Amino acid sequence: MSKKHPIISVVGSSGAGTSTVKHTFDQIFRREGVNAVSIEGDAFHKFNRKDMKAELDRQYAAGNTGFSHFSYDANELAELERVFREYGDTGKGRTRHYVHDDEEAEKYGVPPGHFTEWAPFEDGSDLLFYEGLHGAVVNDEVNIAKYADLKIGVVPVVNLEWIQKIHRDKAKRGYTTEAVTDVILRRMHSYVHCIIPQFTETDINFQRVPVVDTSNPLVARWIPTPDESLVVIRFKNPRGIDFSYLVSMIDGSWMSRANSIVIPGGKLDLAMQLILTPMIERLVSESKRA
Ligand SMILES: Nc1ncnc2c1ncn2[C@@H]1O[C@H](COP(=O)(O)OP(=O)(O)O)[C@@H](O)[C@H]1O
Ligand SMILES: O=C(COP(=O)(O)O)[C@H](O)[C@H](O)COP(=O)(O)O
Repeated sequence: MSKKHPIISVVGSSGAGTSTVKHTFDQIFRREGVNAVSIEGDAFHKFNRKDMKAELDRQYAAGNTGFSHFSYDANELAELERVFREYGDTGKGRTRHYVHDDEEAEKYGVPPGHFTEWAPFEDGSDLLFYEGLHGAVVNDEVNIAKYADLKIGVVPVVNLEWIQKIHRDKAKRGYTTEAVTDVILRRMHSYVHCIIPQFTETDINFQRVPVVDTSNPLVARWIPTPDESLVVIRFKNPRGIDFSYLVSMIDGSWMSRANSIVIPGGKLDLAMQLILTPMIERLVSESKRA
């Protein structure tokens, strides 16, 4: 936790929607005049695509079939923790980009499957924004969660997460359904052991739930739309959350538990703005006073 240089960490599996949620944060930052430095979790992968393949072969040959991009040891988590700590202390840090596809290759000038060089953050930012796989990890080696001031989980129910991943990876990254299915299967062990535990650390979880049949996610022809879904929003600590205000502002919403509200999927952007804007304002104003 850092009062002076706050950190927001948005955590979700591959295909969960963390990049999509970043657009909502960017809108809030722009509207509120907040100068945020953004980093992506993929920047902290340990291997480029070719070396990851070689490492996977090595790990499998050694009998470690649980190894994947989700695993702690496939990522530079000590470096991520160090960057969070350094930013919290000084407002400085560094990041790079992992290039997934041709569009990103064009943008960053590095071929798909490679990293750009590390580069320092611009000085004078108001906060650090992280989105990715490991922004709330707590294990024997690192405690990334403790450095983040606001932690958000983006966690669709798993069939929907798979549909979102399959469609995104086919449309943008050139993979086949079979290849993505294979990746989902290979990552299951580390999904359970490295990804899921983070959602008990997060302050707010946004869980999209489809209200259309997704019983065979591998053949779904399109991603259920916002209007074909509900979103469960769960607050770890509901104290101070004005639920009656939220329910009155978000048409069609209701409370399902003392710490949870359910909203129509189409209202996700509005709900995020209503919930997150005052939290971000508070982080920034407290940092300016610190
Ligand atoms: N709330 C949503 N409603 C509809 N589609 C969504 C939603 N969130 C994400 N998606 C879609 O799911 C896919 C994966 O989302 P993305 O943000 O790229 O995931 P991540 O960055 O977590 O891997 C994208 O095609 C995106 O458009
Ligand atoms: O799992 C993720 C998370 O990213 P995202 O949330 O963007 O999916 C990896 O970055 C890619 O899958 C890399 O694998 P490759 O480059 O070999 O496909």
